[in-house]
Amino acid sequence: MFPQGNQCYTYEDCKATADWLLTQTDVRPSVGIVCGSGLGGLAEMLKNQVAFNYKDIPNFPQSTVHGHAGRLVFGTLKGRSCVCMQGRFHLYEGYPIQKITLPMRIFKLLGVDTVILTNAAGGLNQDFKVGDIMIMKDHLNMPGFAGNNPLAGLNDDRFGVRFPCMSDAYDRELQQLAMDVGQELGFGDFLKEGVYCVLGGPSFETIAECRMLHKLGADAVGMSTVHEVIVARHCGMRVFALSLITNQAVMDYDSEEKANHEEVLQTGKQRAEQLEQLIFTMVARMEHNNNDA
Ligand SMILES: O=P(O)(O)O[C@@H]1C[C@H](O)[C@@H](CO)O1
Ligand SMILES: Nc1nc2[nH]cnc2c(=O)[nH]1
Repeated sequence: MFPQGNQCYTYEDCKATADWLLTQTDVRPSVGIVCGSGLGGLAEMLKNQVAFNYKDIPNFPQSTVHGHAGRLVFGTLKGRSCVCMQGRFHLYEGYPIQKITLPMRIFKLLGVDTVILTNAAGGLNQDFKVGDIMIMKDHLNMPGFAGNNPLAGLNDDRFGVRFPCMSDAYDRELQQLAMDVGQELGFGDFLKEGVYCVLGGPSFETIAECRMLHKLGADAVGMSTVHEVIVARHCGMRVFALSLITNQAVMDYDSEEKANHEEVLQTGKQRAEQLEQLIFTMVARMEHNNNDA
């Protein structure tokens, strides 16, 4: 029932995990949250928590990255039932792409209709500063260009259609809500919007790569989120995503800057409170989703 290795998970496998979780908690979440590197504090906002270590959940991969605790936390936020991944999975951890995106299908089967994803990213847009929060309006899927797409393989229509549209991947109403809430909270100076580009990692980019990605239209570069977005949209969940610009991508051969994970985690700590406030307020104001992809 719970296959190992790089086999795809069937609908029944995902259902078995979701059903197992539903027997362990009374929380019936409508919002699913994914915490990026160093942003796990988001999970601490939930009231009446019921938490599971990933190692105790059938089928779940394990977090192997510093800054990703590896806990699935259920609870309520402003009275709304939520489930929060305190730690996500990345291609560079060696997991097959279907495995790192498995939690999205489990979210769907738990009853989640809206997914909020966060990530740490390097800023390519020269107007961005470290500490800016970028609302994702679109993405560039580099692993996808090379054929590594989480939907490759047999399609199960119970999740979604064979060829899902991605031009509407990022919900426009939620982007507007984030802008409005951000302005009200006084975050206007550091709230931006832009295009996120995913690469496989774990090495950070060369100068030539950063220059190329910027020319291609990316405002920020990272190693996650896009695969989750594709699977979440495939199964009809509404998606909102934020990048915290944790470091400036190095674009200049004279620069002494060097990207490093410690700076990523440090910036996460410094901006965590505002990021949490933004999401907290958004969740409180969200309308329920009635949008099936
Ligand atoms: O999970 P996210 O995308 O926030 O993590 C980013 C990408 C790498 O895992 C790590 C690099 O510092 O942060
Ligand atoms: N690929 C990539 N991922 C990141 N995550 C946080 N910062 C960066 C970065 O500069 N590049």
